[in-house]
This record gives sequence, structure tokens and C-alpha cells, in this order.
Amino acid sequence: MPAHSRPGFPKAPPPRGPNSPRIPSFYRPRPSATPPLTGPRLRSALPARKIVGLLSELRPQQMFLRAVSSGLTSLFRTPGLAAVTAMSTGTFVQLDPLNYRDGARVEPVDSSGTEKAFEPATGRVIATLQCSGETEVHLAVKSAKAAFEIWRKKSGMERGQVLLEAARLIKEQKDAIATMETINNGKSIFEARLDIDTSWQCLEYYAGLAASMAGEHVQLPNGSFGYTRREPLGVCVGIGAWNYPFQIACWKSAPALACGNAMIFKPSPFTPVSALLLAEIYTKAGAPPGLFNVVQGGAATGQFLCQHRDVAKVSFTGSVPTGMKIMEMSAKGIKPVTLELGGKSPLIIFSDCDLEDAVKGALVANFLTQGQVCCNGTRVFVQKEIIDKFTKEVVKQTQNIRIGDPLLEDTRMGPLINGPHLERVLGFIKSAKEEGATVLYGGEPYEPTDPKLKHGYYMTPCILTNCRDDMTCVREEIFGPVMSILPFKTEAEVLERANDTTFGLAAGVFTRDIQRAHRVAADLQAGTCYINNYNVSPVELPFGGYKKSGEEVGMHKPATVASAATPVFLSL
Ligand SMILES: NC(=O)C1=CN([C@@H]2O[C@H](COP(=O)(O)OP(=O)(O)OC[C@H]3O[C@@H](n4cnc5c(N)ncnc54)[C@H](O)[C@@H]3O)[C@@H](O)[C@H]2O)C=CC1
Ligand SMILES: NCCCC(=O)O
Repeated sequence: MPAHSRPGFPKAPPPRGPNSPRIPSFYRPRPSATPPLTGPRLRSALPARKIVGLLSELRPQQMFLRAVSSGLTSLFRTPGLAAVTAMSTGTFVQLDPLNYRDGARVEPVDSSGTEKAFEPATGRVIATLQCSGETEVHLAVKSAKAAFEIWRKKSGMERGQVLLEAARLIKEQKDAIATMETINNGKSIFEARLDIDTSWQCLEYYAGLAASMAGEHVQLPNGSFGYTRREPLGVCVGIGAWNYPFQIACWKSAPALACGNAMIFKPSPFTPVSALLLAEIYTKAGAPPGLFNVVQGGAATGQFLCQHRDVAKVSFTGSVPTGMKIMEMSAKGIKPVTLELGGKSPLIIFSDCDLEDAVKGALVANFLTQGQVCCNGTRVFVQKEIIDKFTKEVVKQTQNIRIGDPLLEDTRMGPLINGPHLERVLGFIKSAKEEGATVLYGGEPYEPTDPKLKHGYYMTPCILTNCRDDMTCVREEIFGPVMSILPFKTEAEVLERANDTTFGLAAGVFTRDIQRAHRVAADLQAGTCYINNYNVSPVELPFGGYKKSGEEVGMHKPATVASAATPVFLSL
């Protein structure tokens, strides 16, 4: 998550992958092949000259031509790069094809309708995408199958070299990619840069793991022996949400490719732009054409992908209702799935905490990416002794969060993703008031002074008090900048209330009592628990959910992140 690279967190830790340790799930299971839970980061073990060798085998001239023919040549160290980075809000329009197949941008051969993508800061349409139809999905699968035949025969070391080169390219083009992400998603450029860091770090991490994954040798009676192999599954599908478009594409593709699979990625139709940049980067880094294809579209396109006979696995990030549908469809095809779904996570603040840190923690747990983060700690339980002091300070600092043009350096909160979502979030605040909550601050539509932002989807971050556990705003995922503050008396009481939810993605605890911190973390039913911090997510740790927040990883390997650093500070 965005906060990994923030100032003060131990030495720029790499991000966790959303499914990490996901490697086993992208392998066809073989008897007793127990995967490593974590792995060393081996970037320094993969010498750069080997990468150059690999790329020259793949005819760089051809790759250059491909890059030139794509509309994003400007992202590849040409004078255009500066132009993208210097772009201002209200100027970008996407005219290039938005599907990517066989190593090039293409228009889909058939479509099941169109969708408009907006620049949330201004409300302008920046792209109209053709939703890929069944034939286009089939062509993407066919192309990925062909690439898979090449890729699966490569050694882990060779695959790691391509991923490392892709990571290097992302790093090199970080500002330009972050700019595109901000334009299409609305998050501040400050945050988007952190997201791009966590993206290339993820590729580096899996590049390091790729070479070290191996099967087992098993001694059998009378001098016989057996062995297990790790085999990739085949063509995997990644379906992404709109809140971390580039990062989700990286977090899904890096482990899949590291294990020898091909991937077809479908971004959210709200944020179609940046996955294409990743596709072009993989091609430039030496991935065979078709290894990472992008198909655009909404639910119908997603269904064609999940139901395709030749798709071996689906990795999904999105809402619980869609996750259920994906699981059902995949079950019909006996396909494994990884689901990363919604949350309504508790943040518990004990009276013995460092109050300054706890306030910063609550801000970062609620207001990153305008509150549109799955693992946000939106139920803020505060021990009675300090609740007045805490609330006063949280309100003061929330008032200082600068809202506005997300491409400006000092903006910390941009617009929400679109008009209907803004209305939905404001609707939650209305119903909170009707149910008896008090709006202490914010929760109103906001119009920045710059006239070009007049039609953007802005609101003021909202602090609710007088909340009860049975209120809609406390039970349901709002996916917007709305913090509910709830008082508590005892540890036992707060644990019971914190776990009384159908979700279980994340949780946080602020206390100076180290024993209590670990005791509470162990008892919280959540895939990740943060101690004295929030929204940090090192790649070495798994990220998954209990209950309806997801499946596969979290239930068995919940992670506790005990951070030595202070939480990121959002107000200026
Ligand atoms: N646990 C996690 O890591 C994360 C979870 N989320 C969750 O995602 C939600 C917000 O994202 P949204 O994009 O609004 O979610 P969504 O569920 O509406 O859509 C997610 C993706 O699924 C596709 N889709 C929709 N219906 C489909 C169907 N029937 N078959 C196949 N694909 C389909 C969409 O086009 C999109 O690409 C929130 O609930 C949030 O908590 C978001 C980010 C991370
Ligand atoms: N980097 C944020 C992870 C959580 C999310 O995708 O919502």
C-alpha cells in the first residue's frame, strides 16, 4: 500500500503482493511440493549484464519498432517523457487503442458495448473504450497460450531477468506512470508515486523468487527415488479494481509470470489507461508477445474471461458481490481463484498509546486515495479516557488536509472516482445522520477554487461521532473518506466488537504495551494487523482476508506488521 515507502518506514520495504505468498497458487499443485512462505529478495543476485544478453537474443530492433508504433512511445525515454510528466489536469485524452494483444495495442475485433473513462479531477471524458466481446477474449486467450508455450520452458532465472528489466523500466518512468495514474484515478500525485514504487518493488521481489523455486527430491525404499516438479498453471486471468490500477496489475502479474504463467488482465473500465503502460513495459523488457495481454470491458467481458475453457486460474480484486460471482463461475470450470475483496476494518486505540502517532495512524487508515482503499481502518475504536482529546486532534488535522488538483505537489486529497460513487458516499453520510450519528467535520461536496475543477468529484473528508455498532455507516464498506469514531472501555469488549463483522481484511492497534499489542493482534480476525501504524504492506508478508474479505491466504497465515516507524502524515 501507498504507505510502504513513506518517510520513516524501515528502509523502503518492498510491498507485499496482494496474494503473497501467492506463488504456490499460480502453480499446479504437485504432491507434497510445499512452497516457501517467503523468499529472499535476490535482485543483487541477478547481474545486469545477463539481462542485456537476454534482451539481445530477443531482437531489440523489433521491440523498438513495437514501442514506436504504440502511442506511449513517449514513456520510453524520449523527449515525450518530459511532456507526460509535465502534463497538467484537464489536458489528457487517450486516443490509442486500449487492448493489448500479441505485443501491440489493438482495437477489439468485436465488442459488447462501450464505456466512458473520466478524469475525476475535472469530470472530462478521457477515453471511450470498446468492451471486448467473446471473440476478442478468445483471441487474447489464444495469444496468451502461444506465449505460455515459450515462457513455461524458460528457467526461473530467465523469467526473473525479464521481470527485473521490467521493474527497472517502471522505476525509470515512475513520474510519467504516476502522472497517468493520477489523471485517470484522481489520487494525489504524492500518493501515485508511492504506488508506482510499490509496483516495481513487487516485480523485483518476484524476480528474485523466480530462480529459487524448485521441486523436491524424495528418497524411496530400495534405492528408488521420486521427485516433484513445479509446473505453471497456464493462462491466468487478472481482474482489477479502480483504486490502485497500475499496482494491482503489477501485483497480479508479477507472481503469475514469475511462476511461468501467461496473464490476461482486465482493468476496471473506470481506469483503463495504466495497465497498457505495464503491457508495453513487459514487451520492452523481453516478455514474449502475448505473455501479458490486456482486454478492456466490464462485467460481460469479465464473464467471458472467467468462463473461457482455456483459462486456468482467476485472480480477482474487487467487491464482495462480484467476488461471489467470480467464485461461482470458476467453480463451474473447476478453476482455482484468488479473491481480494472489501473490508470494514477496525482500528483500536488504547489510552496508553502515543496519541500523536495514533492520530496520524487514523488519518492514514481512513483518507489515503480519498478513502477508497480496501484495508482502511474505518471503525476507529477509541478508549474512553482519551476519546475527547483524540477526536479534537483528528478533526484539527483533517481540516488541514489539502483538497484539490491531484497533480499539484501539495495536494493530499483529490476527487473520488466518479459522480455516482461520490453520491453513494454522501448517501452513507446522510443515512448516518438519520441513524443518529453526528458529523463533526466534513462530509460535504467540495468545489475547489480553480474553475477547471468545477465538475470534479470532490468532497471534504468526514469524521462521524456518536456512532453505534449497528449503524449502516459502521457495518458497511463505504469506500470513501468517512471515519466513524466509537468509544470503548475494555480490551475484551473491544475485541468482541471489532470481530463482530462479516469482513476480516485488516485491523490495527495503537498501544505502548507490547504484550497487549501482540495479544490483541492475535485475537483479531483479520488477514493483516498493524501495530502502532497502518496501511503499510511489505511484500514479504501475505495479504488476504478472513470471512468475506477474501479467500486462500489470510485465513491460514494472518500477518502482523509491527512497525518501528511513525505513520505517514496526511495534513500539510
Ligand atoms: N482486498 C483488496 O485487495 C481490494 C479490494 N477492493 C474492493 O473492491 C471494491 C471496489 O472496486 P470495484 O472496481 O468497484 O469492484 P467491482 O467488484 O465492481 O469490480 C471489480 C472488477 O470486476 C469486474 N467485474 C464486475 N462484474 C463482473 C462479473 N460479473 N464478472 C467478472 N468481472 C466482473 C469489473 O469490471 C472490475 O474490473 C471495494 O469493495 C473494495 O474493497 C479494492 C481494492 C483492493
Ligand atoms: N495498496 C493498497 C492495497 C489495498 C487496496 O488495493 O485497496
